[in-house]
Amino acid sequence: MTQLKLKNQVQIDLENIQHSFAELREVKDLFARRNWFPATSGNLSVRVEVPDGEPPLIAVTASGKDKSVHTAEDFLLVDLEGKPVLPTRQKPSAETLVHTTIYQKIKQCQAIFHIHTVFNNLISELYGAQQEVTFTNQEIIKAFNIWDEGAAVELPIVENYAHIPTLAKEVGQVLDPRIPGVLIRNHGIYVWGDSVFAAKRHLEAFEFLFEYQVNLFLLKK
Ligand SMILES: CSC[C@@H](O)[C@@H](O)C(=O)COP(=O)(O)O
Ligand SMILES: [Zn+2]
Repeated sequence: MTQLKLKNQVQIDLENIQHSFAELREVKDLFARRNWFPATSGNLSVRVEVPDGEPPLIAVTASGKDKSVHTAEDFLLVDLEGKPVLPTRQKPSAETLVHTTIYQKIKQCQAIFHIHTVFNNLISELYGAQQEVTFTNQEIIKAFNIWDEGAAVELPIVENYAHIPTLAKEVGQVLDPRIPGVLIRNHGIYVWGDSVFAAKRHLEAFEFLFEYQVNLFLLKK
């Protein structure tokens, strides 16, 4: 089995890294087909399996790429401070600190996806001054593993900041382990899950709810 030595001397199985990059590539391709990465927006990350007791390792998309095309430099490895752990000329996502904040605060988090869509931006605009948007009476809420009759999902909304440490801090302050997402006003959504599959399911459920709510608003006008 081939091993790779990181800057901190920890040895990682190359296979684990390849597995994480393959997971990211699959999600990236799927979301690109859905037009979920307009104008280079969006970023993705997953936790890489590391030997017991070693520091966490994250595979993340490189910054500023056209996420609808493949290159050999689409992904890289960072530590929980968002620093590359191998010598590289790639730059991790500009929003890596948002990812690492979520991984630090939600221990079971295995994957984080961020996309900008017209519907997620419209929802944050529609709920103008509010710090959350609540969804109820929708079967799809079960996608969040909430099975109660009449369940409500309160999705936090934070303001957008160009200064990423501030944005990451704001996101970190509203994280709720029961609600796997945070909406950033007129920017996009961050979602996570305890697997790639769960994070994808959560994102699809949120985007369904956003589209429904915007259309309902228009119908009632
Ligand atoms: C169109 S730029 C959008 C970026 O500013 C940012 O919000 C984003 O989602 C992508 O940044 P990236 O550095 O490529 O991960
Ligand atoms: Zn963004």
